[in-house]
Amino acid sequence: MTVQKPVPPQRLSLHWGVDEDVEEISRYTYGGYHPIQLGDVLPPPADTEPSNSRKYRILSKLGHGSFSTVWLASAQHHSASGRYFAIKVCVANADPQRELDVFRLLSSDEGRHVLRLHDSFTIDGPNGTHAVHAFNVLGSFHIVARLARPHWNPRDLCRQIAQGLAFLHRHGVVHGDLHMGNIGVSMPQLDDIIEEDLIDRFDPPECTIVFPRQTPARPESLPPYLVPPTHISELLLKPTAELHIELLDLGNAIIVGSSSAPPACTPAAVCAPEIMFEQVTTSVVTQSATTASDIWALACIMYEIVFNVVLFHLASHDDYLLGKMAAVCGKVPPSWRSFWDSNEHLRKLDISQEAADQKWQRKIDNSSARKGGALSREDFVIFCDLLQRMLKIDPSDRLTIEEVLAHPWHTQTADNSI
Ligand SMILES: Nc1ncnc2c1ncn2[C@@H]1O[C@H](COP(=O)(O)OP(=O)(O)OP(=O)(O)O)[C@@H](O)[C@H]1O
Repeated sequence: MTVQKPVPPQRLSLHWGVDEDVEEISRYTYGGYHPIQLGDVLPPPADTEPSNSRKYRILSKLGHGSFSTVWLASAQHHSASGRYFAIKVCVANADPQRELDVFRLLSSDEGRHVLRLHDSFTIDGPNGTHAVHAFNVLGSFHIVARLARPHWNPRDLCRQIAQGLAFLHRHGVVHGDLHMGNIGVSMPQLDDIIEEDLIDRFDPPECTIVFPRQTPARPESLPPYLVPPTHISELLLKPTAELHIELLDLGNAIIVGSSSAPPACTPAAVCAPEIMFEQVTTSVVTQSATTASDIWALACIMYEIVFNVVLFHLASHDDYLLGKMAAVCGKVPPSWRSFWDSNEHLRKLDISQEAADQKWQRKIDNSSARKGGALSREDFVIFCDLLQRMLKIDPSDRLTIEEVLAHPWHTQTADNSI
């Protein structure tokens, strides 16, 4: 989501401390989050047009982002009990149109690996008018990674994520915020559970009571309590089950060629070097994410899935990370040269294709020496060949997503399901 104008933070602190997993209370202000309580029905009856009978009852919290809170809700208007949606309630000063425009471009496709938008409407509240989107509910890939890693097929997971990205790029959409947190796992089994049974499976949430130390200027802006997320994937996904991956959070997605594309905001650990360089050298980012920056992020994610470690550790937007990127790619781009030579840390680094190749070779040797892994030495050789073609410091040299999918890593029959 894009913020149209900054929200002046309402300085508030609460008695009894706040759970780290919940949203910032000061964002419940005019233009910010909409206060929601468990059991609320959206849209509220007063906002519902007579012709429209949709009703989503909020059952638990799924998460929050900078621009929304996301809730598990049951659709009361469906004839069968147990039809669930992830209800994303956007901050009031977000621009909902871009995300909707993106979803409009994505034609339906049964086997697709991208989240689906099922419904969309607006609600009015004390903090303004909020766009509300109803998506299919996804489990967290992070949590599934913890539970299911010993059982999964890394090649298949990489392929599904790449197919999700290919679907977007084919429709002229750049994801723009691809990272592990924006990868979800389908949960078709959810709809087989009736509402009462589902709620019985959750522990009662340990909500933070909203009792401000100061009298708030607009008490009606605040919810009575903050709800921590319920990790439904932990409850419902069987570690041994086959995983169907879907990419989520198209709030930062960009339609290729759009004149109103916002600046890129990818987290440092998966941020492409051209964007990182601008951030480090000017402290701002003006350029937008591109299909090539999505490919860089995809390579970082695939690396983490296959090797079970992140490619760029403790990554933050700094010159140190630029050095690591150049080392992985074996090249300093000419446009970085004057900055590079004037930087004491960077100019001492040994950057060459030979040094980079040696590092990749060591990675292959160490990984294939580990006993009991799912992949053979040959698999690692092929995988690292693919990564090296995706992790090019010059964005125009990176493989396209169709080339990624056509690489032997993806086209070889996966006989390594474990
Ligand atoms: N379809 C879904 N199913 C389950 N949980 C979801 C779903 N969509 C979002 N979530 C949860 O809500 C969180 C916030 O969602 P999302 O990232 O879309 O919000 P955002 O406000 O656009 O955030 P960001 O700050 O990343 O731009 C996610 O990290 C995830 O935990």
